[in-house]
Amino acid sequence: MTAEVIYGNVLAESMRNEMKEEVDKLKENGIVPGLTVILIGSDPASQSYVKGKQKASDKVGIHSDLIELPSDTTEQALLDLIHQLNNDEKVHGILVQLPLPKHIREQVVIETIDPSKDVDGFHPINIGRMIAGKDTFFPCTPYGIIQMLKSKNIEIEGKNAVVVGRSNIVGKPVGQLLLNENATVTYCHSRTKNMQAYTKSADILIVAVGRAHFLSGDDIKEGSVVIDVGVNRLETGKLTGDVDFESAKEKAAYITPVPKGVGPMTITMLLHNTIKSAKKYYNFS
Ligand SMILES: Nc1nc(=O)c2c([nH]1)NC[C@@H]1CN(c3ccc(C(=O)N[C@@H](CCC(=O)O)C(=O)O)cc3)C=[N+]21
Repeated sequence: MTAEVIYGNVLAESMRNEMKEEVDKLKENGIVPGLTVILIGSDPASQSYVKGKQKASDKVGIHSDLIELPSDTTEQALLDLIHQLNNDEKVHGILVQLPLPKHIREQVVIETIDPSKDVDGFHPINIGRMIAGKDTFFPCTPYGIIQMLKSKNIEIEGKNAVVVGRSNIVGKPVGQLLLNENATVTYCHSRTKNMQAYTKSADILIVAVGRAHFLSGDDIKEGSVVIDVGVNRLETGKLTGDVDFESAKEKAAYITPVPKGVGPMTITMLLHNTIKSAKKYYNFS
C-alpha cells in the first residue's frame, strides 16, 4: 500500500481562510482578537516558530504582539508581565514560548496565566476540563492532529490508537483527545518493553518523541494512519520527522510529512483558540 499524504499546510491554509472571514465579521462588530507572545532568550528555533505565529496571525487579521525579553529575565518580572496581560482587555490570548531558561519555573508560569487567556491549553484548569470531556482550550498540536484526522474522515471510534511519547504538551493530551473520540488508547514511552508490539498493532499511530527517524516502516501496521509530530533539525539544516517517511509511506494508508504536516496545524489551532477567546470575552456567537 502507498499512503495518502495528509498535508497540514493545505488544511491550515483553508482553515485560516475561513478564520479570516470570521475575524472580519468580528471586526465589523468592533472586536479585534489579540494574541501576545512572550519569548525569552534568543534560541533560533524558538525565534523561527514565533515568527511563524506572527505571520499567521497577521494573515487572519488577529492583532499580535511579540514581547522579547533577555534570557536573564527574572521569574518575578515574567510573572508581573503575565499579571499585566491578564488584566489587559485587548489581550485575549497569552502564549509564553517554551522551553524557558532553567532559572524560571515553567509550571509556575503556566499557572499564572489566566485560564481564560491560556490559548496553549496548558493551564491545569484547561487540562482538567479536557479530561472531563468539556469544551475548553485544547492544546494546539493535539487539537490540530484531530482536525487532520477529521479532514480525511478517518474513523477514530473503536480504533487502537498508540501514542509514542508522553510529554505534557503533545503525547499526554493527544491521547486524551483520542480517548474523548472513543479510541482505545495506549501510551508508549522510554520505559516501554517491546514497543514494536504496540506500534505494529496501532490503527492510528502518533509519534512524538523528538528523535529523527525513531520509527520506520518495519514498526507500523499495514494500512494504518501515521501522524508524525517530530520536529528534528538535521545538521544540514533540513527539518525531519520522528518517522522514516519513505519506508512508512509504503505501508501506511495515511501519513503526515515533516515539514508541512502537523507544524502548520499547531499554529492554526493557536489562532482558532485566540478567536474563540475573543468571542467568549465579548459574548459573541
Ligand atoms: N508555549 C508554546 N506553545 C507552542 O505551541 C510551542 C512552544 N511553546 N514551543 C515550541 C513548540 C514547537 N512549535 C511549532 C509550531 C509550528 C511549527 C511549524 O509550523 N513548522 C513548519 C516548518 C517550519 C520550519 O521550516 O522551520 C512545518 O512543520 O512545516 C513547528 C513547531 C510550537 N511550539
